[in-house]
Amino acid sequence: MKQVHVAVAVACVNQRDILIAKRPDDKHQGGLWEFPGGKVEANETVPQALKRELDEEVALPTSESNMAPLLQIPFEYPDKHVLLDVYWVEVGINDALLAHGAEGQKVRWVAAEELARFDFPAANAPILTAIQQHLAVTSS
Ligand SMILES: Nc1nc2c([nH]c(=O)n2[C@H]2C[C@H](O)[C@@H](COP(=O)(O)OP(=O)(O)OP(=O)(O)O)O2)c(=O)[nH]1
Ligand SMILES: [Mg+2]
Repeated sequence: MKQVHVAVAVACVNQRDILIAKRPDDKHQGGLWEFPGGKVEANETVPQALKRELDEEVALPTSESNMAPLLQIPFEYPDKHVLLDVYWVEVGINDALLAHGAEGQKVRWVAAEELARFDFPAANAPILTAIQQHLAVTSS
């Protein structure tokens, strides 16, 4: 099965709150919460894909200079193989206020330590750990 390259954003404001969105019921892994992002298109870098997806999906303005690679997760769902290319995205408070579900989906800013209360796709487990580690390192 072909592997789909997916750009995923851990968009963080105030060293604390992380943006999550609800996947539409009719999509792959539908009904679960996700970190915003989507497929990397041909001729696109991951930061370029993130900037585009964050604008299209959640109306969040971002700059590539505020993005840094966090981790990569290859994962094989029975029906789809993905490579999640996860980036940390620093967001300013004024930009954060603009975020909303531009495709009609629910979005929420959630304190990092509350993320475990939400249901994410199985591939996402290492992302939650990486977020806690990143915040522990950058706040010390
Ligand atoms: N964006 C995102 N995708 C995730 C996460 N976890 C996870 O397994 N995925 C999977 C689900 C999908 O199979 C794939 C992302 O595809 P997508 O449907 O968001 O792609 P897209 O935004 O380009 O949308 P479309 O072209 O399918 O309409 O990655 C996550 O946290 N965020
Ligand atoms: Mg998407």
